[in-house]
Amino acid sequence: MDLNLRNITHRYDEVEVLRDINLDIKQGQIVCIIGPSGCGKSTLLRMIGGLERPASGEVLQLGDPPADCLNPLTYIFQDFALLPWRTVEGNISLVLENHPLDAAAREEIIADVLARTKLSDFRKAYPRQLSGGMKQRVAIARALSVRPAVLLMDEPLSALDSQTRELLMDDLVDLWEKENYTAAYVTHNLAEAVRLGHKIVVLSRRPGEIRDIVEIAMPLSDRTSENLELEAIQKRLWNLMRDEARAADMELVDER
Ligand SMILES: Nc1ncnc2c1ncn2[C@@H]1O[C@H](COP(=O)(O)OP(=O)(O)OP(=O)(O)O)[C@@H](O)[C@H]1O
Repeated sequence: MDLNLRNITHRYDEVEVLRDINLDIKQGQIVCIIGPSGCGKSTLLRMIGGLERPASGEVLQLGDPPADCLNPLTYIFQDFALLPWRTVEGNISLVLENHPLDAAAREEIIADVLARTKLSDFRKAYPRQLSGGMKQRVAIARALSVRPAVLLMDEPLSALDSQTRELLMDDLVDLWEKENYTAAYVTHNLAEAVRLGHKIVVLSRRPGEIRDIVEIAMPLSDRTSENLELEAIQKRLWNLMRDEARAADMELVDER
């Protein structure tokens, strides 16, 4: 299933947040959305996920989600959003409870996503027993369990230290190599964007408008650290963003 965003514009009262966003998210692509603080990245993701309706414009779903899909548009949050009193498998089974699945089907899905995220040995663990990186892997497993058409990821690695972030990026690349999942991925981190994005959407400061869309043809598995081509793209992205990021930063200071 592809997504097609057409002329998305949004405001909260007097504040215009997004202006005339046109964007395709093609099946099998990771589309990263970057831009200065407060430019409307998370708002755009909420529009894509149908959690909020834009003041004008629309998000079209083109084609069908996977046949066995339980939730076409599925979120992964920065703070993992795990229930502390439930085990790893309990957190995953939670999102399956409202679907007409018998116990065997549920067990099959849980075992499958645990294996795909290398968590099979941790199914009885509680969140408090897990590192930040492992918690986010549980959140990824939970998202995969509903067989989404598109994963909506809002700064999924930003609560993690830099080493864990590297490991999780490797995991996301491995998973993409195996499954070609589709994702809209909001991040502040340009290194993450060039590592994971097939397409990088650069928003201006608020109201967020598309300043540029950078496509990277290099296969994800070739995107090793210290890659000169990626460093050049990262520099180009920063040059596009630098002045706006500074202006947005000053704006936040003014508002205090
Ligand atoms: N529900 C809301 N009601 C009113 N204003 C809102 C609401 N949600 C977001 N905003 C405002 O809309 C603007 C865009 O917010 P949003 O969180 O989408 O930006 P962002 O680019 O994701 O920010 P950051 O990079 O800091 O996470 C901000 O000025 C924010 O204060």
